[in-house]
Amino acid sequence: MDPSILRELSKLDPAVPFRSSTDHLHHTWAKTFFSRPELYIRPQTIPEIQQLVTLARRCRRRIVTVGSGHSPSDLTCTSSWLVNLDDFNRIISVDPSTGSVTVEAGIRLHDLGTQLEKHGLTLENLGSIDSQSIAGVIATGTHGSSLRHGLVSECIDSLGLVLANGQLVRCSPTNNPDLFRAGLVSLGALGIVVEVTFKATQTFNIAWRQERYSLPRVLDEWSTGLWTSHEFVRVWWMPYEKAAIVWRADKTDLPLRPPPTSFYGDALGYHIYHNLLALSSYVPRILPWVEWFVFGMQYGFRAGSTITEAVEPAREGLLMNCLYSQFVNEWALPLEKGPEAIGRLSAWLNGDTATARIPFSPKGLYVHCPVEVRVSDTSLNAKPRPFLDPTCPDGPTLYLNATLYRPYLRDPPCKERYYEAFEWLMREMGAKPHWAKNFNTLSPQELGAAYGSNMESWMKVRSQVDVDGMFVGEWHRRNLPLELGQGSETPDGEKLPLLERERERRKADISGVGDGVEWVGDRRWQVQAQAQQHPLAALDMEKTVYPLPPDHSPSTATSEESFDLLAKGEASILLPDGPGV
Ligand SMILES: Cc1cc2nc3c(=O)[nH]c(=O)nc-3n(C[C@H](O)[C@H](O)[C@H](O)COP(=O)(O)OP(=O)(O)OC[C@H]3O[C@@H](n4cnc5c(N)ncnc54)[C@H](O)[C@@H]3O)c2cc1C
Ligand SMILES: O=C1O[C@H](CO)C(O)=C1O
Repeated sequence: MDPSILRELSKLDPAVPFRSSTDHLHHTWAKTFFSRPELYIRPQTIPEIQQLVTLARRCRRRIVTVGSGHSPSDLTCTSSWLVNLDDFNRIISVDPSTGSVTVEAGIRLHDLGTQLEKHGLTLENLGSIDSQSIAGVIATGTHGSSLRHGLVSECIDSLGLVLANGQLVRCSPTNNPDLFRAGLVSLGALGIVVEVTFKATQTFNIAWRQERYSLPRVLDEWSTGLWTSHEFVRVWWMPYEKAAIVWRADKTDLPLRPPPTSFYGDALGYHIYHNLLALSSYVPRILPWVEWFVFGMQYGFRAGSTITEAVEPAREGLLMNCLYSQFVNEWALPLEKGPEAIGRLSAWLNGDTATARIPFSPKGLYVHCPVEVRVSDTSLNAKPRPFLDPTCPDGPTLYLNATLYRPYLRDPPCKERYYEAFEWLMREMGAKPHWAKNFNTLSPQELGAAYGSNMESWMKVRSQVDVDGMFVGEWHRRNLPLELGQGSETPDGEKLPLLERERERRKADISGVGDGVEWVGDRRWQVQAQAQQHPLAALDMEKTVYPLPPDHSPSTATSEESFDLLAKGEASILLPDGPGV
C-alpha cells in the first residue's frame, strides 16, 4: 500500500479496522469491463465506512461503491478505491405488522428475499434477476415489468448515506427531501448509501403463463389489454420471426407448480444456443434462422402452439434466465409510442428503410433477439420522484431493451451499427436511457436538457454533498453536465479535483476474458502529490469547506442539521478532520 495512505491511516482510530486489499480485479457481471482499483475495501460497520471516507479525503482519492457489479457499463470501474458492502448486509429491523424493513445497504436482493420470507414478507416487484445489492438497484433506477408498479425503488421510505465529509445523513420524503430525491437514483455520485428503509409486502405466489403471439397481434392488443390484463406482463420480441413471447402473471392462491424444463434451460440447449451465437459472429446471416430454431424449440414454432404455465413464489417466478454475457441498451419512452417505435425498428431490421425512417443502413446487419419490451407506471406513486427518474411522470412507461449476447465473451459484429440506429430512433422518440446500461450517443448537454430542472436539482444536491468530486469519475463526466469549471481553484484548474478521469481503455490482458476491456483511470493523486511541491498546490486537501452547524463539533453534529444548513447555503466552516484526530 502507498506509504502516504499508511501514514494517514496511522492518524486515525486504531480500533476501527480498515479492511482493504491491493490485488483486486474488478469486473462487470458481463465481463465487459475490468479495472484494477488501488484498494478494494470491504467495511463491516458504519464507523469503518466513515473512516475510509475520511482517509480517502485526506489521501485525495476517488471512491467508487460497487454492489454486485451488474451494471453493464463502465459505471463501477476505477483505478482508485473500490468500496464494496457485501459484508455490510444485515437486516437491521423488520416490523411484520407494517412491513417496514431497514437493512444495511450491501444486502443482495436474493438474501433479502430469503430472510424476509421468514417474516412472511417480500418485495412487491422485481426485475429479471435478484443478484443485485439493494443500493445498486436503487442507484440506477432498476425496474420490473408491470403497469401496477413503478421502479423497484418505489417502496423506499428513507436512505442513510455517508457523505464525503464522513457524516452519516438520513433522508426521506420529509427529512432532507432533496437529498432523498437525489439519492433515489444517485449513480453512486452522492456518497455511500449505508442504510435503506422500505416497505415490504406480504409474501405472495404468482401464476404465470407464456405464449407465442404474432407481432401484429401484440400491436393490435397494445392499448386494449396487452399490458393491463394481468399485474405483471413482459414481452420478448423476435424481430425476424415478427413474433413475440408474451409472459403474464397474477397473484394467486393456487398450489405451487414448478415450470416445465425448457430447451435452453437444459445444458444441451444452452450450449447449442451458445455455439450458434458464436457461429453467427462469423456468419451473421444465420441469425434469423437461429432465432427461428432456438425460440421455436424454447417456446413453440407457431403462435399459440405451446403455452407454458407455472405457479411459483413471486421472488422466484418474477425472475428469468438471462443466459450469457451480454450488452444491453435500454430506453424508457411513453407507452403509447410503442407501436410506432417497434414498427419502425422492425421495418429497419427487416430492410424496409422507407417505413423505418432511420438514417443508417441495415444492409448486411443481423442482430440477436430478443428485444425486451417491458412497462412500468411511476405516475401512480404519490411519493417524491427521483430527480433522475427516466420514466414518464404523467402516465405509463415503455422500456425497449436491445439485447446483444457476447458468445464466449466475444463482442458481436453488429453492435456499433445496431446500437447507433437504435439509439437514434430512441432519441427521436423522446426516450431516455436506462442509467445502468450501454448507451453511447447522448452528450451530457442533451441528457441535461432531457431532464431539465430535475437534472439541475440533482446537480445542485450533488455539488453540495460532494464538493471535490470524491464520488464521480469519467462515466459521470461523459454523461452528466457536471460543473467542471475552468477556474484556478486547484492546481489543475478543475472544480472537481478528485473526479477520476479515464486514462485509457485497452484490451484486457487477462486470459479467458474475450473482448473484455480494461478501464484505466488517471491516478491523479500521484500527479497531485507531485503538484504539492508547486506553490499553486497551497489549495490542497484542507481547502474543502464542508458545512457543519456552528455549535457542533463534527462528532456531535446531526447529519440532518448539517445538510439543511448546507442546503440553505448557511454553513461554511472548515471541517476538522474526522474521528480519531
Ligand atoms: C443479468 C442482468 C439482468 C438485469 N435485469 C434488470 C432488470 O430486469 N431491470 C433493470 O432495470 N435492470 C436490470 N439490470 C441492471 C441492474 O439491475 C442494475 O445495473 C443495478 O444497478 C445493479 O445493481 P448492483 O448491485 O450490481 O450495482 P452495481 O452495478 O455494482 O452499481 C450500480 C450503481 O450503484 C452504485 N452503488 C452501488 N452500491 C452503492 C452504495 N452502497 N452506495 C452508493 N452507491 C452505490 C454504484 O456506484 C453504481 O453507480 C440487470 C443487469 C444484469 C446484468
Ligand atoms: O439488463 C438486463 O439483462 C436482462 C436481459 O437478459 C434484463 O432483463 C435486463 O434488464
